[in-house]
Amino acid sequence: MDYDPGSLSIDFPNLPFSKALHDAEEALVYRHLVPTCVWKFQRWLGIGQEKKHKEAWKIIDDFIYGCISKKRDEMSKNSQSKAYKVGNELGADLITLYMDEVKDRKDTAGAALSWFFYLLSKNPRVLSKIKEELGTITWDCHNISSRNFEELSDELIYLHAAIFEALRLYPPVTFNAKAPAEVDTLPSGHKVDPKMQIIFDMYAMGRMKSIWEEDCCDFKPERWILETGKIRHEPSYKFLVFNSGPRTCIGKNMSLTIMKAAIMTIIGKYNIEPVQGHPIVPSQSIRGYDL
Ligand code: HEM
Repeated sequence: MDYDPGSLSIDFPNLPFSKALHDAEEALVYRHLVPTCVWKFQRWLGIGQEKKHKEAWKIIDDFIYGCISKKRDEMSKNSQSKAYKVGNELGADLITLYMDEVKDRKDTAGAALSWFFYLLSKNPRVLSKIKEELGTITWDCHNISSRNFEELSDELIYLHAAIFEALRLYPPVTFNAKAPAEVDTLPSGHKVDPKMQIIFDMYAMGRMKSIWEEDCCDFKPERWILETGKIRHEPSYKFLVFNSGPRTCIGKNMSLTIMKAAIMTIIGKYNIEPVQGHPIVPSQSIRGYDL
């Protein structure tokens, strides 16, 4: 948003916008859990989760409108509005991209990174293997533009495998729903029709022995590496984290590049430890994390 709310300050300030995002997501998940008439009735009465949703929505709108006005002012002051085009230093923020009508970017890579570092803190063996791999390539963690991260992908097999493994256990999009275009029969024999919503749960699928073998709950990047040392390609309908078919995530490669750049930079400079005693549990949210 080209705006720093200071959420990483040492005293973890209470940010209304951040809380509102969380509340709105919780209310949206709730709509999937109860019959439609229940949440619609709650909305009509202005009670329960729907009340929370309405209040949160207002806070989010006010915040975003503030950011848009600020950005519009900056843009109009800048006589060369072309300077705000995507990729330009001045316009390299999400709000400009949205205002440029490039939509559908999400906070997914951030959620994935949070869980990735959490898993590393619990699995020092994996952390040291990543560090070992990083030691085999030439790059400068104080100057991330020193290497082309896309090119680096072929050299960083273990890091790539560790990211996929974290995404398997903690998918940023935890569940999804689709409706058939017409009456059909699934391979399982279930009859489906366009009025139905078929919900598939990537979080659960990542932890199913029938899909990922007995050790499915272990964080084991090795499962993604073939004996030849290359990455094992799993079918997208098995690893649904980026969806499958024509609506597959178009940001998949970009997000992997972003994550690699962030991980390499952070690991190169810092030791990450979880705060002792801090409860870390997934929450019912669209982003699927609550650290
Ligand atoms: C770890 C990071 C990410 C994950 C797990 C992820 C996951 C997904 C999933 C599951 C969908 C399908 C949604 C649906 O159809 O129901 C999707 C769609 C999409 N993603 Fe991502 N995404 C990630 C990062 C990104 C990034 C960084 C971008 C933008 C640069 C992006 C852009 C999009 C777009 C535009 C679509 C819509 C594609 C379409 O419907 O044709 N994603 N993503």
